[in-house]
Amino acid sequence: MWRVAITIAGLDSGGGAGIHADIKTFAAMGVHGATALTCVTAQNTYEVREAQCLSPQLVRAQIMAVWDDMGIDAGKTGMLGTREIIEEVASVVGKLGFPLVVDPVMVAKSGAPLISEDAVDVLKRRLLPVAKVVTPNKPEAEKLTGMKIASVNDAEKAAEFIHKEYGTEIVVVKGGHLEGGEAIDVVYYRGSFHKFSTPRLESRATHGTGCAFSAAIAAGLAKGLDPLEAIKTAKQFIYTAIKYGVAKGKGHWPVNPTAWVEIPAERWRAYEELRAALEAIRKNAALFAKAIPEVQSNLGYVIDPRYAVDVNDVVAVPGRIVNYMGEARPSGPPAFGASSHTARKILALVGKDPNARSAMNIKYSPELVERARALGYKIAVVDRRKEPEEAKKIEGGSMKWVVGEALSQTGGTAPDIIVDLGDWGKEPQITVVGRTPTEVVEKVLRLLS
Ligand SMILES: Nc1ncnc2c1ncn2[C@@H]1O[C@H](COP(=O)(O)OP(=O)(O)O)[C@@H](O)[C@H]1O
Ligand SMILES: Cc1ncc(COP(=O)(O)OP(=O)(O)O)c(N)n1
Repeated sequence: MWRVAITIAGLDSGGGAGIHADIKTFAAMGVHGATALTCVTAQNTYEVREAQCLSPQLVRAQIMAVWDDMGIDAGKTGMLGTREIIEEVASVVGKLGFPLVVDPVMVAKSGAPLISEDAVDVLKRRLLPVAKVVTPNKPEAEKLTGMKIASVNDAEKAAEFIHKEYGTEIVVVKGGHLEGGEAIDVVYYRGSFHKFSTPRLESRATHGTGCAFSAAIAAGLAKGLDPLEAIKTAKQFIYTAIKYGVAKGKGHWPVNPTAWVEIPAERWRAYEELRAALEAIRKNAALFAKAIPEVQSNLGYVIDPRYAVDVNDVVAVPGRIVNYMGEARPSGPPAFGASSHTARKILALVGKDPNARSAMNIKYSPELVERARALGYKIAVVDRRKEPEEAKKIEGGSMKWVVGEALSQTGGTAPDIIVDLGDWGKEPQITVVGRTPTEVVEKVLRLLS
């Protein structure tokens, strides 16, 4: 069943925070996202240049238009701008009664105020009593309580105070602005404290964290999750959104809420593409068998380089592709992290050329190199005997050296084949490179035909 979540928040023209972050989060969490826009900001990752708020009546009209048509399963507030808008939102939510998550946005990461001074009191006295959850960060919790927060213990005291003073059922004091190796969020719920923690990421992508986090909780509530379950999932969600943030802008980069669904989708796509390419090898098994070297072949494919971190993000064939009685055969179905050698080669390639996402090693022969030349393939030839000792000593260093050498011959973009002439105890080989495994297999087929 489709659930509807509404964000009552401001617009960040840079798309990092506000309603953009919220709607991306709702979509990634599988709920239908509706919007009641409060204010428009001319904003980027390092400053807010201008801001103008809509009339409270127009904010109410947006909420009512959604309510009268689809209903609202849960909502969240972000930038509310003025005391009049806060009063209107408190009044309408109080009447409709859907569960509301209040992110008490006061100041943007870039330092600009997002709420007028006189509005904070209205937020405390009018909005917090009708909210189910409130998610202050450290400075916001300090402003709401008048306490100084420097530890998890202080955060617990602040959370309990906010519940008792303003009546919000669940208080989440976020730990993004606290110190320590873990980002710990403290929750006060039904007289008990709960802690939700992830490793603290050294990341520039923290613009929109509060928005996406509160939207993720609202999405969970809209789906009918228990509140603690919704907060737990939101915590994992925001960790992924920060880890795979949008590397854009001169200031605090935007978080990436769609990483939550894009990464699993990317992995599935890569798996399916490799499976299809292995099918093409099976169909031409006798031909491919001629190209299997002593060390056997592997064919790998890395997920979208924006999301690739290590060999576990490269799908390949466990046990490699072998020559079994004159037929090329994958030893098993594709798996992530199944190859070390091929995966490291692909990671080195994609680090230099984002299009070079797939590679397969085949047997070296001067005839195959000649054939590649005749086909007009871009060729790089690497003499492993020239590899410096330092490169050999570093983990993954050899592969980076080979790829660096190869791409220096082809103007920085990947060649179609890298001819590795081998070294003492190292079999010479050809690596066929392409954008996809299907393209690599087609290139190998042309070479062998
Ligand atoms: N560097 C980080 N690493 C991991 N989690 C973080 C980091 N920064 C913030 N978080 C998490 O992101 C969420 C938003 O927190 P916070 O940044 O404090 O809010 P705000 O954006 O309102 O300032 C919280 O769950 C917090 O623990
Ligand atoms: C329009 C708008 N709304 C909210 C914010 C604050 O977003 P937040 O998630 O707290 O992230 P930072 O901006 O603090 O990094 C905003 N900047 N703009």
